[in-house]
Amino acid sequence: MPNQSTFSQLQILIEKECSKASFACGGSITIKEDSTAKTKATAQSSVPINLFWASPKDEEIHRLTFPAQSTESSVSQLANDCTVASFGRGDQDVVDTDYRRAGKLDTTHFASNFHPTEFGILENIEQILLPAMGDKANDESHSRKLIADLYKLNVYSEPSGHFCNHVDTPRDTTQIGSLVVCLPSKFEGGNLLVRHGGQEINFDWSSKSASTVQWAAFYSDCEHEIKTVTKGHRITLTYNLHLVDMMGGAILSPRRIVDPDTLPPYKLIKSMVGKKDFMTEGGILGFFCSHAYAHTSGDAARRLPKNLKGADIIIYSIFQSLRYEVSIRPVLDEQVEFTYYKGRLVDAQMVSNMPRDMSGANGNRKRWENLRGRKSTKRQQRIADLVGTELHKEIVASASQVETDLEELLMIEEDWPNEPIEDIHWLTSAKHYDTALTYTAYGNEPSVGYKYSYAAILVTIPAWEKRQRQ
Ligand SMILES: O=C(O)CCC(=O)C(=O)O
Ligand SMILES: [Fe+2]
Repeated sequence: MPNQSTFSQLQILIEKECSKASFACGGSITIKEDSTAKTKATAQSSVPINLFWASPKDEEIHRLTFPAQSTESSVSQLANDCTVASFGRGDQDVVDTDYRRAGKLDTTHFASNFHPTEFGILENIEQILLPAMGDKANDESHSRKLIADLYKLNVYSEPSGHFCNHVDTPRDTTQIGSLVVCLPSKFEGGNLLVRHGGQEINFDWSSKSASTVQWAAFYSDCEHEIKTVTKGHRITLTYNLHLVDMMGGAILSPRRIVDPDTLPPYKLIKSMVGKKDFMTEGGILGFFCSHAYAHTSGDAARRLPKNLKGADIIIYSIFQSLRYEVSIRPVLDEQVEFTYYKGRLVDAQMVSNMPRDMSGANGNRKRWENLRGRKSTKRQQRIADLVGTELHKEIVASASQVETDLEELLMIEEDWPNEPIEDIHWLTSAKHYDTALTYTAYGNEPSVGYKYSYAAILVTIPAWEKRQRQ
């Protein structure tokens, strides 16, 4: 058995915190130095970025190309051309360099060829941040999209550029968050700390600052601060993120550019699987998806996992980045108790209407124990989840007779490709079911029956011995 306390820690995190915890995310884009390349940009790389600005002093135009050397004269020119950045205090705009020491340019005075939409950044932010927003963003009858509205260019310079803890002032009711894009130029310090509901994410961009575009997005109600820049210049573009109504459906993006280690539960999960007493012998962790995906429709296998949202994409991508086997599978809403006798299946009982919600989980566990506890020296009783081998369209079947549980199980075996898996450690409750199988039976009494499934993320955790070597 896995260690119960780490287990319940994860259970609490996933169930209560995970979707709430998706308050921020970030990623990076490398610069392709080869300017002869035909394609302008890919999801993970960009051509060098040009920034043009008009000096507010004399309106003279300058250009800077990133990655930039922090010693370049154009970098100091840019820093010098900035005016002192103010910030909102109450309903006033104030300058107080103890609180914020930074330079800024307004959008009237600069332009660049960097556009966050080119790298799928907005789609990724939508996938991670919008689902946790509840109905405001998830009303299916509206197709809501994020747009990024360029707001300022900021320069935080050595030895004392910083911004103390604050919450951004939304400029209107459609603004839901902020996006910060850090242009490549070497600096030290300048960590961006983002806090929400007692959790904190530390975006430490210094080590890759010389060569990589790094970005972070967070909800408007997050407190955040920028630690002192001790060396170089930290040059950023900030955008206001607005949620707007769109005509037409959302376009699915196959691109994944979020770094899973910027996601809030990453640390806990990583340290948990790093412990010997957590699932020492290995096993399977199960997470019922917390959002609805119509997982038994014809295009489900094409849409998932890339279309996962909120807590689901967080769990999927974290375990995938830790290189464990992760899959999305349909799981029947009933478990099966098998009885083996002399190595043969002699009886099977559907354990119907199992309360799959976590409030009933302990009840489930008890029931399992009771079933197992019915000691029998000759007969072996086992309980398993019926897990579909893959996502596919709902199946319509007919069978000669489906009157007993065993007949029902044989029918499922025949028509709904699955493998029974014992001892899945379920960590979330089942919420959204779809029809998996419709069958007509021509027995004494012709009848029509239905079987339902839930989409679940299954993660194979190798035994400790093996995990150590990975
Ligand atoms: O540069 C950053 O990381 C954040 C900037 C910021 O908080 C702001 O401009 O309000
Ligand atoms: Fe801010």
